[in-house]
Amino acid sequence: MAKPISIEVWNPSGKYRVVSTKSMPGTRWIRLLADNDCRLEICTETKTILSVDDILALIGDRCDVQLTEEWGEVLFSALKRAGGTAFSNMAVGYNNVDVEAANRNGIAVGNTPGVLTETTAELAASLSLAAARRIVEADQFMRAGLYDGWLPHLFVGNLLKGQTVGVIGAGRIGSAYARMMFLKANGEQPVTWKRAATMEDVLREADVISLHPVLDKTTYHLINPERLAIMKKEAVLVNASRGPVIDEVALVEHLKANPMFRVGLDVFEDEPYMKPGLADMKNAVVVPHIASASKWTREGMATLAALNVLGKIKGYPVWGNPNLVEPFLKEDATPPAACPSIVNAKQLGLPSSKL
Ligand SMILES: O=C(O)C(=O)CO
Repeated sequence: MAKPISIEVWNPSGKYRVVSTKSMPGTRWIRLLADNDCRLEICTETKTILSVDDILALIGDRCDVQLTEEWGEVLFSALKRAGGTAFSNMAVGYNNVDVEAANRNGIAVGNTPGVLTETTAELAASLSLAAARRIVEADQFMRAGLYDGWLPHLFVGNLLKGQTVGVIGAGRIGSAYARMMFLKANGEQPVTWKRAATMEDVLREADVISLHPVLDKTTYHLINPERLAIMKKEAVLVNASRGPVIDEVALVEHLKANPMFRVGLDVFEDEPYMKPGLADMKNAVVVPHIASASKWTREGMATLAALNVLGKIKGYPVWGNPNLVEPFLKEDATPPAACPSIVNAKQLGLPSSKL
């Protein structure tokens, strides 16, 4: 028997039991659930990652929906036994979810696209600039009291103007990143772009490369020793997608062998850990998976996750275009009567909204 987990309860007499395995930003998502007859239980445990047993304890024996964490057959079948019908990730990526297992158990799986595109692209652009211009190294140098005057060689980095930017995975976020990096001043030559024939062409030609693919079997270790070897020795590689897209052990070796090669990483192969040696590399800028961390985006993600599960409880159809989620995010308006984004809607035969 799993041990009890500490929770905070909103609207205790609500008819539907909704469990959130994390506290999420903002209060609108709480209001929306509480005002719609949901009893909301938010896990208040201080540990960041809950175990399967912790989540089983949270589900209990009667639960209508669930909102976050790593999910497979054990949890989806437990949710089903408790009468649950929906789960929502508070993320656009759902590589942590076994959707086949959800399908087998008839559980709708929500995600939160549309609200984090620009925010994530901005972080990828920030990492590109920070890595190219050695911002973190220079900051550490200042704080260590080592600056004793301007020097011609001090923290010389890469000039990005006029260089080639490569985007691998030009979906929503990759395209937004490209737009940001291609900004140019009035009156300058137009920026040109092309679709490369192969990924190897991008890796060979680009000075800055940003990775934006989804993680699946085909993109696991997409950046491996062979591909690192064909990149320019002074290239900047950025990853704000998923850690296992890069073979991180190989990356550490490559960083050691090529001090002018730089990386900006928001995600790691064994998150929350870094592979041995990475933390010591001065040519790596590392941040803790914060690409979507702007207030507007994180509150919007919480709202979309809550509305995914609320919509399923209410029997609403699934929103027609999960990229156009603004109507759900208007602070003082009633959101549309739809689930913003259910990734397995088709497999479960859920109706689509005509709105
Ligand atoms: O939404 C996602 O997929 C995330 O990684 C959260 O930033």
